[in-house]
Amino acid sequence: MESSTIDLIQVQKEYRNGSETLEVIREVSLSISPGIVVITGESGSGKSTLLNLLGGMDRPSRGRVMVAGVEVSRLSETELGPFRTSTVGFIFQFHHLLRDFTALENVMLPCYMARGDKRGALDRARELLERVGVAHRMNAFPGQMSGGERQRTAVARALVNNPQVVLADEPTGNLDEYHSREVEELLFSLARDLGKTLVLVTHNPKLAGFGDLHLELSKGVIRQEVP
Ligand SMILES: Nc1ncnc2c1ncn2[C@@H]1O[C@H](COP(=O)(O)OP(=O)(O)OP(=O)(O)O)[C@@H](O)[C@H]1O
Repeated sequence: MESSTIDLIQVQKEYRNGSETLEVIREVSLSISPGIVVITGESGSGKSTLLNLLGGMDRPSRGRVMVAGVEVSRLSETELGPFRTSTVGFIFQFHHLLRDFTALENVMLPCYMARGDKRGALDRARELLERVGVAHRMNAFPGQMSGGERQRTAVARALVNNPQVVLADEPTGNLDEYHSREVEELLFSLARDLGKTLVLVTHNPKLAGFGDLHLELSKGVIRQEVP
């Protein structure tokens, strides 16, 4: 059996607001094998919270979060930097591209910052922009690109440091249906071809059937299903 890439061990997450406590994730333990994981659940069910725990953007109230052999929940702020740059890649609903940099610069920068090799970073960025179908727009600034092109560029940026795990939080939430399908297909095929573990949060219930594992969040509980 393949070993897991993600392990949650008795993870709980609660938010305190004055005297009130909101329990977003109740004690959860699960092991996720390499592959595609689709997370669904109603608004406010904790999907982003779960993704933030995996990406080290938030810490559990209790329990341990392991991603690609790293205990994320124990990393110091200094250790979290390299983890977020190299072990995981992020794609958000809004592209978060730097508006004063071209598509090529946006994709090459995280690689250049991690490795210091400008030529290598440019080559890698060009190759990925080609792969996501935006090579013809590589010298455009985000403001000059369509929503779909910007999200494709964000996909290339998430992959530039060759992370083992890609975390995508409603990456098509800002696109029309046609471009949503295009970006979803791209993400799924890239994850499969490059052997990445993709954790995708979506409001599109149809996607649940296309992954290797479906996690449905409801009232702090995570239901697992193999499609
Ligand atoms: N920093 C915070 N402080 C207090 N409560 C928070 C915080 N972050 C999230 N919450 C609450 O935790 C719950 C889960 O939020 P989360 O964003 O994870 O849900 P979601 O399933 O991603 O929702 P959506 O689909 O609307 O994006 C919500 O009730 C939210 O208001």
